[in-house]
Amino acid sequence: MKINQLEIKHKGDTLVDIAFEVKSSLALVGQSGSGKSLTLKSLLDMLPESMELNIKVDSAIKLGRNGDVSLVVQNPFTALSPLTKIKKQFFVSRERIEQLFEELGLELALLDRYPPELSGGQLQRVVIAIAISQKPKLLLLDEPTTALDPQTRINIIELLKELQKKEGFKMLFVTHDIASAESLCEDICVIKLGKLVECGTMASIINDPQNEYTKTLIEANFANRKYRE
Ligand SMILES: Nc1ncnc2c1ncn2[C@@H]1O[C@H](COP(=O)(O)OP(=O)(O)OP(=O)(O)O)[C@@H](O)[C@H]1O
Repeated sequence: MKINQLEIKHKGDTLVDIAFEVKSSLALVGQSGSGKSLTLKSLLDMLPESMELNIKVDSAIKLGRNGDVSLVVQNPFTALSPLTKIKKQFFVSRERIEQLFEELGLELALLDRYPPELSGGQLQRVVIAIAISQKPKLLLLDEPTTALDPQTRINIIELLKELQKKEGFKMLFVTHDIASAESLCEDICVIKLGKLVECGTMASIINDPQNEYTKTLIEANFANRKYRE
């Protein structure tokens, strides 16, 4: 899926002006306020009415709310309706739910529970199951592991890679965390203040960043990881 132009304006200011291609999995990495969430919202047709979108897409994937795109949000604790049993939050056949629960390593008994009765890792797997239940061609991931503990974060990333092989969707993963991006995605674009500073394969950018901002992001992320260890 190729986005030849994606420009978001608000009251005369250009908040985002980028172009990118999602071949198999692309990480869009940048600090807070760089335009990652707005980019995802624009692909789902969920921008605030006050914003203007100019988008040129070269793709068979249909974007928008009723398209072939699905979103996994940052916080699984608030993503689901707390007073509705898990099984009632799906809109696909029982057979498809059972297939997904098997693929995601979830026990079927969880279907009869309410969201507050699940752990963070279980909840995020349910949120992913719901997001891919209708077989999207593109899965948008908005920092899906930020609210989770480090081990659960690693498990979810590994699971997403397995699911991509089985279900065949493309992934666009937005994050400020280069380490997570590196584990999940083949390609990366670095975004700063709504503009791309560099794009390439993950290995080429991590091993040989050309831009000073990318170098700072990499150093900050990996120094932070060493510190945590
Ligand atoms: N509803 C809005 N009205 C006006 N400006 C907005 C609105 N939403 C976002 N912005 C601005 O657009 C820019 C990009 O915001 P965005 O939420 O996409 O950043 P982000 O990279 O996702 O940050 P974070 O990692 O903190 O979620 C910021 O300058 C932000 O202040």
